[in-house]
Amino acid sequence: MIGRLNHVAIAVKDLSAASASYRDGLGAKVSAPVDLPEHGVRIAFVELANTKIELLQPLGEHSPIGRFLVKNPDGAIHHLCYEVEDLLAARDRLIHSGARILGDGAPHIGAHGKPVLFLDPKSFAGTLIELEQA
Ligand SMILES: CC[C@H](C(=O)O)C(=O)SCCNC(=O)CCNC(=O)[C@H](O)C(C)(C)COP(=O)(O)OP(=O)(O)OC[C@H]1O[C@@H](n2cnc3c(N)ncnc32)[C@H](O)[C@@H]1OP(=O)(O)O
Ligand SMILES: [Co+2]
Repeated sequence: MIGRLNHVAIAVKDLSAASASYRDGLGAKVSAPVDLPEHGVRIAFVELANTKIELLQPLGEHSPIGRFLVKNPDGAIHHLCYEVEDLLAARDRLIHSGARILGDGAPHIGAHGKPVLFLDPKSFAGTLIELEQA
């Protein structure tokens, strides 16, 4: 069911500093920051040959990244995003197999303008998974 690894997300306190360390330290191409207030994040993408790194800084008081950084103050890997050909079919199959979909279970538009869903880390070895419509 799952296809390409779309991105690995890293929660950071300071997006400018994290972007600079990838750009200047590792010589990577890093996109300009974008605010996604509906998701409580400010993001930038590091472009790699085979996938992307999504740098996530909290935006707003109720950001899920803010809560995560309280427990991981130096920053940490936050989630993996896999592409699926049919997001609704994937969701229904996961529910049937006993996995829990986070939130209201309905897809929301993510950073690439495509529908996404998040899966409960407790269903997948303690790893938060984002599924994105390919
Ligand atoms: C969509 C736009 C963009 C894109 O790529 O397109 C993004 O990726 S935005 C990313 C930000 N959005 C989200 O993360 C949405 C999904 N996340 C959530 O709904 C919450 O963060 C949730 C439910 C995973 C955690 O809820 P909460 O913040 O209330 O966490 P708690 O501190 O109460 O923790 C509960 C429990 O979950 C464990 N936890 C929390 N975050 C993670 C994580 N990233 N990976 C693995 N486990 C996580 C936490 O340790 C607690 O465990 P427990 O054993 O109960 O103590
Ligand atoms: Co993501």
